[in-house]
Amino acid sequence: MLQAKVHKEIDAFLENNENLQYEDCTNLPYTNAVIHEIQRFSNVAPLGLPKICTQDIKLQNYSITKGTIIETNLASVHMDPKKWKFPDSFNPSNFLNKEGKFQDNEAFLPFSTGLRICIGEQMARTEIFIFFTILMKTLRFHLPSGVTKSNLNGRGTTSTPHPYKICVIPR
Ligand code: HEM
Repeated sequence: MLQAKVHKEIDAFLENNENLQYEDCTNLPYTNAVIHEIQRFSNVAPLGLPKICTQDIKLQNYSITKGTIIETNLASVHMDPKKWKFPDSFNPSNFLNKEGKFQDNEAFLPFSTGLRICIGEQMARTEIFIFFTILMKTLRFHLPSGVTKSNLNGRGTTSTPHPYKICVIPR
């Protein structure tokens, strides 16, 4: 089971390393892959931020006129079957090679790319890694009895989750 694998990896690494740092993500390849897969699959900012074209331009075969509002469909890149082994399902193997080592992917763009890339990327990556790893170290998560799945579709510009209940148990 996915959570058991994360617990095992984190327990083994943190046994002798109490001070977790962002750089430790290289020592926790499975946990790192799960975090990346959460960001790929959940698409927190599916359309990035809108831009306005400041002059008439031709981009590949498209003519874009000044004043056009442009939205970057980041979620479509995250579901591109040409770029991912398992585009439509949650699977950390999207970020693991055959040896189980972490493998990045150029199509992983939750923070967008280019000149207006998210300015908080490094802070967000660090916080997500530290928070997630400590939460998994200390807690176990499961759906309430009788519930087999929850609504994973997000709502709004930042994919806010639908309300759901979850059991959180100290380990
Ligand atoms: C999971 C966390 C986060 C995600 C997925 C995320 C994602 C994004 C995305 C997709 C954009 C649009 C980039 C574009 O227009 O192409 C953006 C912009 C931005 N983000 Fe984030 N972000 C996150 C956390 C943060 C944090 C923690 C901060 C600040 C501490 C931050 C500050 C900003 C700012 C200021 C912009 C506008 C940048 C600009 O227009 O030049 N973000 N973010």
